[in-house]
Amino acid sequence: RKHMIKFRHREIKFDTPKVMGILNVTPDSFSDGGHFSTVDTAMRQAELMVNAGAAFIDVGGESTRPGAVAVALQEELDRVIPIIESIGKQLDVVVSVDTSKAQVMTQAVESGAGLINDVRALRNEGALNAAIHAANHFNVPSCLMHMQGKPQNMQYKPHYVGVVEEVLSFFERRIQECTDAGLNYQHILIDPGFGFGKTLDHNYQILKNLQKFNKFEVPLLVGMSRKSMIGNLLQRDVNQRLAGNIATATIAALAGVEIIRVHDVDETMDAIKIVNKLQSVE
Ligand SMILES: Nc1nc2[nH]c(SCC(=O)O)nc2c(=O)[nH]1
Repeated sequence: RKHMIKFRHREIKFDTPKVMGILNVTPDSFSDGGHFSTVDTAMRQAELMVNAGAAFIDVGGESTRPGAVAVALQEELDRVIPIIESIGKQLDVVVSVDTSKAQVMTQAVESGAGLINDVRALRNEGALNAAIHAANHFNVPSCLMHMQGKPQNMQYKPHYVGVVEEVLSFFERRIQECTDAGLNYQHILIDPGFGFGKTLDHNYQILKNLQKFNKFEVPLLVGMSRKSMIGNLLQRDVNQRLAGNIATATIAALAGVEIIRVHDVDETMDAIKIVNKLQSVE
């Protein structure tokens, strides 16, 4: 397992799971959606998460929730670039850009992003080349996430013969394709993509078998916070899922996951401290 990986000029030691704070910059996440309030509000939220212990801040301008509509390139750039620049200038944290568009990756990295987080595993036109350029020129790694189908249809009828085996073999293939194209192994992270083309049981089968992803010897990133795998099971609204968020984050920490992507940074840090203590005693 990669215990040390460089994100641009920052070296992150994975001696303990790190927290990635989610910064939602889609317009419906702000009151007036105006530019000033967007960047200003986002910066305040980012600062809270960094102060609470987040080692990463994930900035995404395209909602990839089930049924989400596509966002135009310029719109996505307008949403994320000002915030990525602002965080890069003001906060000591690795800024991750959650995008599938090659041009957004390139501009985000030129604006200071230290990680490319692509829910489509660099399969869009030009994305793999953009990631290779970011890695070789700026030492910026990319996270490859598994998704079955597209946000518009992925939850219609997810079907696998064996979900864990199929996701594992997806990574076998995709990592090989990326390294063959020139992306170095030390610039790759992987993520099983909870909720992206999976039923409730598929998600828990993956959660139960997270250790199997260690075979790739690259850092593992997981995102379960506020998702339907928690909400549907507990019958809780999206803002009533804190207990479920913490339970799933704790399970991930116990499984040795390197990066846990969450909304509730402060509470997740407490859970990780408890797991760290547990793993430090005989
Ligand atoms: N790497 C990674 N990136 C993500 N971006 C989203 S957006 C949907 C939501 O947060 O509900 N989920 C994930 C995830 O699970 N992994």
